[in-house]
Amino acid sequence: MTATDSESRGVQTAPVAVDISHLTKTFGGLAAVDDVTISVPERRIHGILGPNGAGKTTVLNMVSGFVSADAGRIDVFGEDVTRMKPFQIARRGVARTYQNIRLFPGMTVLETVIAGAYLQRSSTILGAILLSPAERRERREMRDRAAELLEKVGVRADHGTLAETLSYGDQRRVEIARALATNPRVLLLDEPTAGMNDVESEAVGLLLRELRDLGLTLILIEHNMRLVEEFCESVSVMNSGAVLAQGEPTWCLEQDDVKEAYFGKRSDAARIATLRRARRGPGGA
Ligand SMILES: Nc1ncnc2c1ncn2[C@@H]1O[C@H](COP(=O)(O)OP(=O)(O)OP(=O)(O)O)[C@@H](O)[C@H]1O
Repeated sequence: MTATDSESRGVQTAPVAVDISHLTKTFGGLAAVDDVTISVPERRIHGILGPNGAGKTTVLNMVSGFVSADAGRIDVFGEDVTRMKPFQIARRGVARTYQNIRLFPGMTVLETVIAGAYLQRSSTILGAILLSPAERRERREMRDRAAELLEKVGVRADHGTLAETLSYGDQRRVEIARALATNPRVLLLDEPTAGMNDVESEAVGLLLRELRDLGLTLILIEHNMRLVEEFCESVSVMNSGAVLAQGEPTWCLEQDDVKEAYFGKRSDAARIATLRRARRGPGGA
C-alpha cells in the first residue's frame, strides 16, 4: 500500500523518529542485545520492558551513542547515527536520563538544568569571556528557560538548593528538566519513575503525555506496569537480549511467553491483573 493510499483512507502514518534495525551488542561472549529491531514513530510514547539483564539499557546506550553497536543500524529521523559520538547524536535532538541518577555534585537545581542548555548556546567563547550583551542576554534566557522547565516537570524545591540533596523523585525530575533543556526531539528515559510512589509516577506519566503532545518522541524503560498500560502507546518486551513481543502494551503483557519471561512466576503474572483492576476502579470494565 502506498502512502497516497493510506492518506486517501484517512490513515495517518507518522514519520519514523527512531529506527533500530538488527542491532547487536556482545559483551565478553554474552549477547546483551541480539538482533533487535524496533521502530518508533514520531510523537509516540514507546516503552521498553523486560526483566533485569534483558538488554534494555544497552539498547538506549547504543541509541544515544554511549555504547557502540557490533552490528545493525540506528537511524534518527532518517539519518544514520550508528557510528556517531554521543555529542553528535545529542546535537541531532536526542536527550536522555539515566537509570542511576547522574547529577553534578555541588550544583544547584537551577545550575544543573542550565548545564543541559549549554548544548544550545549560540554565544561565542570570546563573548562569554568579555561578558558581551549577547552573552548576558543568553544567560538570562537560559535561567528563565531552566526555571520554566523546573516548573513544568514539577520541582517545587527552591532553585538554589543543591540538586543532590533533593528527594529521589525530585532528582529524577531535575534530570528530565536537564534533558529537556537541550530542546530534544527524542527523549530516552531509563526508569524515570524508579523509587517514586503511585501519585508521583502518575505525574511523570502525565508529563510524558504533555511532552508527546508538544511533539516529542519518548522511549522509556519502565518496570511500572500500571504506568506502561496507561501511558505507553506501544512497547517492545525484551528478554535475554531479544525482542519477545511488540505492539499494544496490554496485548503484549497478555502473551504467555512474555508473562513467563518477564514475571518468571505465575503468581507475579497475576499482579498485572490486580493492577489493571485497581486502575479501572471497583466497577471493573
Ligand atoms: N559494559 C558492560 N560490560 C559487560 N557486560 C555488560 C555491560 N553492560 C551491560 N552488560 C550486560 O549485558 C546484559 C544486559 O544488560 P542491560 O543493562 O542492558 O540490561 P537491562 O535490561 O537494562 O537490565 P536492568 O533492568 O537490570 O537495568 C547484562 O547481562 C549485563 O550484565
